[in-house]
Amino acid sequence: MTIEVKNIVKKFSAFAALDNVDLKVGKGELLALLGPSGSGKTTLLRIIAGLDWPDAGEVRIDGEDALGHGASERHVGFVFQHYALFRHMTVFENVAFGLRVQPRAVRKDEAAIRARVKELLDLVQLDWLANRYPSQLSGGQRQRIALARALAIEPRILLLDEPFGALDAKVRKELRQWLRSLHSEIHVTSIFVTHDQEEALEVANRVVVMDKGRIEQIGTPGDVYDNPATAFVHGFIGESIVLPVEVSGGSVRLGGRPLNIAADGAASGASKLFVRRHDMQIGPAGTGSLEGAVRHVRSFGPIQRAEIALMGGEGKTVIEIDAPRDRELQAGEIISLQPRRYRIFAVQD
Ligand SMILES: Nc1ncnc2c1ncn2[C@@H]1O[C@H](COP(=O)(O)OP(=O)(O)OP(=O)(O)O)[C@@H](O)[C@H]1O
Repeated sequence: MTIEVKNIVKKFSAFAALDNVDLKVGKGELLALLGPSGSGKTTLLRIIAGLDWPDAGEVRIDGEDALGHGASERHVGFVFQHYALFRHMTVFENVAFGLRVQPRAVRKDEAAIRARVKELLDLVQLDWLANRYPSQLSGGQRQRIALARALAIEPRILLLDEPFGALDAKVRKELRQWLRSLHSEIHVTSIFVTHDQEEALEVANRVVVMDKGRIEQIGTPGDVYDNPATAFVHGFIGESIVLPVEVSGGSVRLGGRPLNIAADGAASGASKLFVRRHDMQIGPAGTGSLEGAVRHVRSFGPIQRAEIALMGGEGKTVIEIDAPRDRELQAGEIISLQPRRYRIFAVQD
């Protein structure tokens, strides 16, 4: 199924939670809605689900108007952050629930329901838990059962709202890989909401970055990481060093001192220079655009993370860089820094 969202506006009193949102989701995609708290992700998901209605705009599922239909008629499966399993039912009965309450005309007979539940429990690899109650499961197992339950009714679309949000970091990581391989098996058009960039980049085939009720960028994980369209996206995805610079006539200055980098078409005026921590090349003092004193170094695995106090005009600026460990940095050492890859964005008023 395809999903098309056109010019959606949703206001709560005067506040626009969604401000003219346009989005197309292709058949079988696994799309992430990524953004900080309050950016409008859940509101957009609820509107697609038919749990809430916009003030203006259209939602089309497979080309057909969806706004005239409620959630049950849209054949959508949901999984939320907080486990919504029925506590008094076994895992088996939880998964069977949606099948048992279907209208008589389409309801399967008992043997077919049992076969379908078994198939779903196999799919989420938890058939051995069929007779347990939700209180006897781990958080990760509950979310997998919640997913099996959502899939029982063969939804046209699967919507997941922070499905792993309440789980610890290790389990989250395992479930990400699990969700990706499950999706490649079932191919249901799916949208999941997350505020965790790593999760979005690792799981989704496309990422929609939202801020303040607007879409800032839509792209593959590679696109949004390597070619962020806005300062917000650069700052939100990956870890960036951000320095206030002045662009004039193609040259870039930091605190009055010229940096040996091209303005790359940036307009003249107050701007911000964004450099990823690992894209700051280090060298001996006097060889790069910037100079700084190493204040603190922590080494882990293949990298060393160093805190550097920049020297010159912006005397008090401290940045953190990630450097390979081919040359160990020492606290107190003066080094030079040169951005290898960078982006310049004008400061918005
Ligand atoms: N029922 C409501 N009444 C008033 N304001 C609301 C309502 N629902 C959401 N909002 C506001 O709309 C904005 C977007 O909320 P939404 O839940 O969509 O954000 P989100 O990106 O999903 O955030 P989070 O990651 O914290 O869940 C927020 O500022 C929120 O306070």
